[in-house]
Amino acid sequence: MSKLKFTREEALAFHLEPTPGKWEVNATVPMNTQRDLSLAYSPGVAVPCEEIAAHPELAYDYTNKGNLVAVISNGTAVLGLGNLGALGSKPVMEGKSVLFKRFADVNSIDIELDTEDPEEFIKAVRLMGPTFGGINLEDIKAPECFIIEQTLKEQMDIPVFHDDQHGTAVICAAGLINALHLSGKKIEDVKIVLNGAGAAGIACIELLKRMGARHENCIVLDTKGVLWQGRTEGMNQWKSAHAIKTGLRTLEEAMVGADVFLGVSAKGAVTQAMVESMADNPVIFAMANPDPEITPEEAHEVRPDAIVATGRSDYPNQVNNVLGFPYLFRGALDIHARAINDEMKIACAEALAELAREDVPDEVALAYGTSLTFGRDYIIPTPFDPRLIHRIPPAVAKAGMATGAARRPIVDMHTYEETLKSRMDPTASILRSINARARAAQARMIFAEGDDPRVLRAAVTYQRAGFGKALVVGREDDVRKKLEEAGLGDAVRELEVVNAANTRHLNTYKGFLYKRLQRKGYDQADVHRLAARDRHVFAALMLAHGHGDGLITGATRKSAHVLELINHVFDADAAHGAAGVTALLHRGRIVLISDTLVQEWPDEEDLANIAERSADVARHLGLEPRVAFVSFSTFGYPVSERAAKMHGAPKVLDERGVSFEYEGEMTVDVALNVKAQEAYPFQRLSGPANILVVPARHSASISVKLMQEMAGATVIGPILAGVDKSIQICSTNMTANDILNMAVLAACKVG
Ligand SMILES: NC(=O)C1=CN([C@@H]2O[C@H](COP(=O)(O)OP(=O)(O)OC[C@H]3O[C@@H](n4cnc5c(N)ncnc54)[C@H](OP(=O)(O)O)[C@@H]3O)[C@@H](O)[C@H]2O)C=CC1
Ligand SMILES: CC(=O)C(=O)O
Ligand SMILES: [Mg+2]
Repeated sequence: MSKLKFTREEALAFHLEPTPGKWEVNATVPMNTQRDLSLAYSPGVAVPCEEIAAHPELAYDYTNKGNLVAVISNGTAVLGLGNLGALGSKPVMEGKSVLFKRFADVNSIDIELDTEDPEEFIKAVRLMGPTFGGINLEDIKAPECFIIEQTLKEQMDIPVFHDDQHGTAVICAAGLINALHLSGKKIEDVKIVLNGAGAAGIACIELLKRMGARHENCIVLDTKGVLWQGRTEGMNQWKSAHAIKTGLRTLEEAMVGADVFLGVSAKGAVTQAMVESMADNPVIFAMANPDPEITPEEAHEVRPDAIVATGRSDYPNQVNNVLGFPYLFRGALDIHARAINDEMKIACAEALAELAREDVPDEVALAYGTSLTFGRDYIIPTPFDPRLIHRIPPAVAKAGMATGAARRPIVDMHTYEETLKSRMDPTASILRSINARARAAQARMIFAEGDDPRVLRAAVTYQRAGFGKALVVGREDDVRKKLEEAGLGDAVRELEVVNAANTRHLNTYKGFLYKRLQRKGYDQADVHRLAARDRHVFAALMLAHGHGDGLITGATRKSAHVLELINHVFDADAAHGAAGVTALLHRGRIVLISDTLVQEWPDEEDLANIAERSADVARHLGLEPRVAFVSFSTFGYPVSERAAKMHGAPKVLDERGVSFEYEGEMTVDVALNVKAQEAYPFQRLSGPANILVVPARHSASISVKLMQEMAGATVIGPILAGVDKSIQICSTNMTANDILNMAVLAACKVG
């Protein structure tokens, strides 16, 4: 797996833009009218206040408590960076909040408490209990974290969970179950070396011992070396519990013959010589963040038989608590749990281990750009695995219900699992999968408009992000000047600049073009002008001759005009079944609208073609197509001449016998809203439509732009579909990032 590289500047820019930090608050109720105001606030708000005061459990119904978790830290052990203080820990805590939301739809806010005094900390957290459904303690150093967590658990009636202890222990256990499975060893027999006797370390070793690891087989170390019985320096009661009778004193000595190394200490704590001295098929979990105790490359260099995991996302086997805390809390919140107990943690570990041993869905493999099958490089599910959300929380919830932690048990587990699936935003996985496929394709992308700075920036990013080679059509001196102006002077050497003057193929291109145009009123001189002077035509000729794998153009001229030029070389027109499809992404929903590019006023046959092309695009995006032919009438009413073709188009598809769902004509609300569909029990869509075929290009343009401007929808496209080469036509208002997205679509041949 390739290492994802970024600069310090990029990391800072990510946190600065579009607004400082990583999350914001959105209202879930309308707040527009006087009535809204009087319900949400005084006097209406008094009613739920009184109800809750009388029956506290109603807070789960009338407030956001039941889906709200606080991520609380004092910044005393920020990742492996040490004590950065409360404020210095805020980016990590904001990050954890975002992970809660992204992976398990748990609302979460970060709270940084400016104290290192456990008593003060405990008091502050206890007092804020009513607000939250759970407390996730984070990056608090040992041994204070043990006292803090234990006391809060005793004092609070909601789950209190120190992520660095138990989140880490759960994932480490899940990974170890599978790693030992692969190395053919039993937990009862293995010799384990644990480096780091802090929050994460003590919790990991306790959980492993509960799972069968033998006390005398576990050697625990801290900055002073081995915890041996009789040692006094730097000890505390939690460390003492794991001290053993041994003559070993250093990590170097402890590692000789060890089967398992677990690192929750600090960067670079392990040397290659130590790894070399381990037993056969050693398991090495170097979990320190952001930099591991030893890198997988270093470990594998001396021990190719090692199974290596780190806490990072840019290596295989990410043993990181991000796989645990979102799902543990999701399951706990959904049963209104009083606590997250050991049984719930073990259920989580076992469910994770089991998931990794199962067949991996293609979409997960695609998103990672590598095939994933249970083995040395895949012992634990990847964080973006969409199965986690509906597999792990039910396991946690069941364990909670079985052990009396649930205030409100789940009655129908099957329905619960289905609700969990619908919680997640499908658009994120679609975008990820497109990116991964583009990376795997390594397409040589022709950027026709090398005189436009946005196009140049997109081309540079395309290449630097590892999607493939960028070929830029333009004049070399002009490209250099514009790149320098954009602060990308060093990219001049990276891009390949192509033009009519520096290509060997101009005569071939002209011959090809003359053949296509000679009977359409073009003479040799016209053809020369087009091939040598028009960058859209030149770029299209490159593509037609296989001198590139995809083409991006249209950022500088109106798309209809660009399409006309490209059609000198290709047959991207209605007669040949081409269509433009635009994807709208909004609030977790994705809807395709077509035709947004090619045909002005399609007839019934054209509309059927457009539906077929759109269904192809939908499948490429990983969607099961459901087409609605939309109009201002629904199934014949009101009667209108203009709606007749929308009424007729489904019949054309009936005759063609296509293999996707379609229906029409209907208004957009019937198409998109299952409740509205109930008024038409005969209609054949099995759910809301995800493709809207509209009557004409103007209605397409109006719908897309309205969604973009009013609702802030993300727009991808128009994607040119139905042409045998990969061409994408941008619009003139696109940003460099939009253009890059189009190139990525072209690279994975979505059209
Ligand atoms: N992958 C994951 O999911 C997670 C990884 N971690 C990582 O684990 C590490 C520890 O975190 P946490 O337990 O919260 O921190 P703590 O501060 O609670 O504990 C750190 C422990 O590591 C020991 N230690 C530090 N440096 C060394 C070293 N060079 N050699 C041996 N022992 C060392 C400390 O020793 P002493 O007691 O002598 O000071 C202490 O026992 C961090 O790097 C963190 O990023 C943590 C949680 C989750
Ligand atoms: C992952 C995590 O929580 C840590 O490194 O602290
Ligand atoms: Mg942490």
